Amino acid sequence: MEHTFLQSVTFKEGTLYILDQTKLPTITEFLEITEIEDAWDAIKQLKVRGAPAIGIAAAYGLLLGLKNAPEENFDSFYGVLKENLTYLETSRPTAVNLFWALKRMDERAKLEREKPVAEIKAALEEEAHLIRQEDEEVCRSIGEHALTLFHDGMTVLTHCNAGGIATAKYGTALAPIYLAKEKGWDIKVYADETRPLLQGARLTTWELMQAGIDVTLITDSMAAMVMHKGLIQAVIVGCDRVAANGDVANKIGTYGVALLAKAHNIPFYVAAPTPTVDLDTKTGHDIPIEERGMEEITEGLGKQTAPEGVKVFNPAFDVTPHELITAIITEKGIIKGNYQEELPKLFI
Ligand SMILES: CSC[C@@H](O)[C@@H](O)C(=O)COP(=O)(O)O
Repeated sequence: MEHTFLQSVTFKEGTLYILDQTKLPTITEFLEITEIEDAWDAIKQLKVRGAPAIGIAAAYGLLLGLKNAPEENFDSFYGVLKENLTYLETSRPTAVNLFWALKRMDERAKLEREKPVAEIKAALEEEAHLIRQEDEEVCRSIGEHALTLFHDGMTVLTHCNAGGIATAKYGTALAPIYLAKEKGWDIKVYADETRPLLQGARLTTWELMQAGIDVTLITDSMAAMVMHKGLIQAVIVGCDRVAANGDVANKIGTYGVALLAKAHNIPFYVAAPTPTVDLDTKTGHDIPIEERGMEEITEGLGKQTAPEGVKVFNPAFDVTPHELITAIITEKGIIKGNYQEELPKLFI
């Protein structure tokens, strides 16, 4: 039986509803957002997070910025659209889905340019809903492909949260776990807590427990030990951007997990919808890595855990080189190595 997923990002009658992921796991609260600035803030503050969900929220956020846009002619309307689009692009730099979704909205506006502005606005709302709807289908398809690499009774490790709430539905890395459950398979999950913002501890465990999936929480520093003990048969993670050579940016700590998997001869899989694949970014070195405030590390657990004035480095993502990736699982199929040649075929 299919699990009932909470929808983390929806839009109805001019209001953007966002499940506030900063309040989980203790409070399940939906924000009702009607202004583009609040949509920007929700993305920046990780109230909505996870690459696909960020893209969806940005597309809906753009609609909010257009509600009072001039309707006399296309050019003045389009000027406001461009301003809002550029503004939303500044919310977070790493997940390419944000830029992809906004580009898609931009292209739809240009396509409809001969129509009255009221109709263009309606078309843009349709486009944002399409982005959301397609993500649901894409995630299910990633899950189906990933499941061919899994078997009943196995235990997998994941990092961060690439689950249902990070997407329209199912998640990317967690999609096969949900589909396995539908099939009646027994797949166990170890979830890294994922310092500093604890997406694994707060979100992945919460999601999987709600679906009745066997999940065990570990701190990031325990991953080596559980692998060494032979408890893990595969690692699967999501990602924020795949470069043309197959290097992948994902939540800080992912690179370390990939190195550990290699050392223990455990396959390391990356689940990536094609909107996360960015052929314009040549290698991992070219992926912009977000740096966040030092308080996430010094006071992240609600109390001061480091001396006042300490120097802090807080990159939110790292890059896993393609050599460490056993396969990239997309909605169009599984790519095993030779990424430079295989990734462009996704777009044919
Ligand atoms: C399907 S979500 C994939 C990635 O976006 C996810 O693994 C991740 O790193 C999220 O980081 P976050 O900073 O929580 O937005």
